Amino acid sequence: MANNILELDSVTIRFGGLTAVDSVDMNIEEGSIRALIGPNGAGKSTIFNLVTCIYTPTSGEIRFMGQTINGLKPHIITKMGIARTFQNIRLFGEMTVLDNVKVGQHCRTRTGFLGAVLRGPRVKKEEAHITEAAMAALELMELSHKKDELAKNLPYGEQRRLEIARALATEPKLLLLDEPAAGMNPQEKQTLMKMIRKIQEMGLTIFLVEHDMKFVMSLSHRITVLDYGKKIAAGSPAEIQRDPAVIAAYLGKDVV
Ligand SMILES: Nc1ncnc2c1ncn2[C@@H]1O[C@H](COP(=O)(O)OP(=O)(O)OP(=O)(O)O)[C@@H](O)[C@H]1O
Repeated sequence: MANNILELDSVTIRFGGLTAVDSVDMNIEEGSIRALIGPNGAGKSTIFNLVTCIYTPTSGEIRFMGQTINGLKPHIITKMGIARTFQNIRLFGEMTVLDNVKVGQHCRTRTGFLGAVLRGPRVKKEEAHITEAAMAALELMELSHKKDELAKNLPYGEQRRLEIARALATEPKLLLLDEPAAGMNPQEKQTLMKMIRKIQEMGLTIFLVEHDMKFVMSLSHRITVLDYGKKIAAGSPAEIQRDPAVIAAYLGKDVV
């Protein structure tokens, strides 16, 4: 039987009177690409915030590699192997591409502040590993030749890839991508799709929220659909495209 890397059991979160996520069950198979789709306000980002422990569920359970993660701190989640990118670009424009990736790796350093000041052999070893992991992540996203450029000088598509590189450098097992293709032109989307496939083939599990249906349908193994916080469908891209509940939720807009 396939291993589930992430399991949501009847997960609910309420904000005052609003149930943003309502009794959602979801199992994500290790090594797969899963998309989460649904109309605006359906609860997609809230699920990402629940999985990365920015929010704690009102009820229900979230398990990562069999371990309950409800209520843990976000930096612990990163250490356990979950990384994410955000809807809007969060780069340090005045820093180099390489440094932008390295700042994401603080969670991995074991020597504390004093260690960093004293710069003992352990710190030097850790620094070498950080640079190595950052360069490997840049390589994967085909940005290593730009490591010394300022992040703000990269074209938009490359800035988005840089954010993925930063997440990858934390050496995750599960990578959450929040609207990775937003604002990209068709060529940039093609390149991104190729890279996401490459990352998945290396063994990572990908969980993505995306509005571009063509992108979702050609990339995902399975798709979960939310509407008003509730899961209304789950299945392969072909199943989702012909699901009446999904078509109704999108009010006749093409789900293709
Ligand atoms: N911290 C919060 N406090 C109050 N309401 C919230 C909070 N976070 C999310 N919500 C509400 O929960 C609902 C789901 O929002 P969410 O951002 O998860 O939707 P989404 O599916 O990601 O939408 P979009 O596609 O527009 O990004 C919305 O009604 C939103 O206003």
